[in-house]
Amino acid sequence: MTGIFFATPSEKCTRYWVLSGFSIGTGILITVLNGGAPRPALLIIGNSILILGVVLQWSGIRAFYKKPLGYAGWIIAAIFFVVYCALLLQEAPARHRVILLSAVMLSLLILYFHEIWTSQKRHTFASMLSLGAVVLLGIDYVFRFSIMAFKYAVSLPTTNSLLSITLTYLIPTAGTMLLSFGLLLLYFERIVADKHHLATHDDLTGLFNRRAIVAAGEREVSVALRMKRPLAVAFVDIDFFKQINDKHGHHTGDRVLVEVAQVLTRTCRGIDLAGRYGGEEFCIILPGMEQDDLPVVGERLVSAVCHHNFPDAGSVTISIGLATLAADERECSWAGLIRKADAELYKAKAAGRNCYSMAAVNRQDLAATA
Ligand SMILES: Nc1nc2c(ncn2[C@@H]2O[C@H](COP(=O)(O)OP(=O)(O)OP(=O)(O)O)[C@@H](O)[C@H]2O)c(=O)[nH]1
Repeated sequence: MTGIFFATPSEKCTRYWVLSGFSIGTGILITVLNGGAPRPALLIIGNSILILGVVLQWSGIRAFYKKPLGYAGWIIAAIFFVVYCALLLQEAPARHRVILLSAVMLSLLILYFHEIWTSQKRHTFASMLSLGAVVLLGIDYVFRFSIMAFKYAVSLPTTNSLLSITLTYLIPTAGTMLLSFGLLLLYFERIVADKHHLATHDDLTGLFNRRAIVAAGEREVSVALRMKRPLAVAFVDIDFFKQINDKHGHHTGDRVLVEVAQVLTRTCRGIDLAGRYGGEEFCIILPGMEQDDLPVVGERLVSAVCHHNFPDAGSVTISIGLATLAADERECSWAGLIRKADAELYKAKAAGRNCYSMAAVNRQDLAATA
């Protein structure tokens, strides 16, 4: 897993995971090489590096979900280190050390579980696989903890009983492999989601890009026709945007675009779809919007931008062209609808800007442009 994550080291989580793999491997190596008559110093170092590796993996999971570094894992690791040293200094039996290790691992696995469970908006196969693996490992450590606490030596790593081999080697190996596989799938899921977002969203404003808003518009028109539902579209253009660029520079122009996009999104309803159509043009699809409600929407959008305070550019206004598809329309196309809205936008510009203009959709016009 470490090797694959290392292949894409640009994200913070991959660095944690690489370090985690390295630490867990080193910790296990030191512990194994320390062998039958272990030296306390090497035991402390080996087990502490192992726990450090598990904490780093947890930090990797946090970084994966873009959360700041949490301290819980490091506190658990520090407690482990201190208690483990104390146990060795007291020459406590191996049983106590295994109990401590199991308790610490269980606490860390609970942190893993909490992170994966609360960070996923929607659970996918990958997240369920990771959670399943964490639960499997958790159950294993509960068993080890309980058996060691009540029945001496049954599940020591050195014991050859079937139970010991299962609890100490088989379940942890299977659980770790499943967890690695689950995290890897989660990672790929996110790469695909990021790529999809890049392909469908405008870099600057974060709204849908032209291709995506056209695709969404075509789909919404088909749904509206099939379900006999009304639909409206708002074609928005920032007034005298060239002057804003010329007077304040392109950087300020870009900021104005971002802020206008935010104001439009805030002013629309949750089901409306907003996209950047071109340079300083935006398009908003308004599903279910009746012709009679359009003036309210037009007025609200114009006034929201007009009253917004743009720190660097002063006052900014927009003009809007609105067009509707009535609920009883039979034939219509997105191209026809947007053409109508565009024509209305020119009327709004001609009427002095900072206003909206609207038209009912004429069925013949639309059929002709389909
Ligand atoms: N800063 C910035 N400017 C852009 C971007 N895309 C297009 N523009 C500029 O937007 C300006 C559009 O100007 P015009 O089409 O003349 O329109 P306008 O000045 O808004 O005039 P009206 O639409 O008639 O009110 C041009 O100067 C483009 O260079 C962008 O992504 N960032």
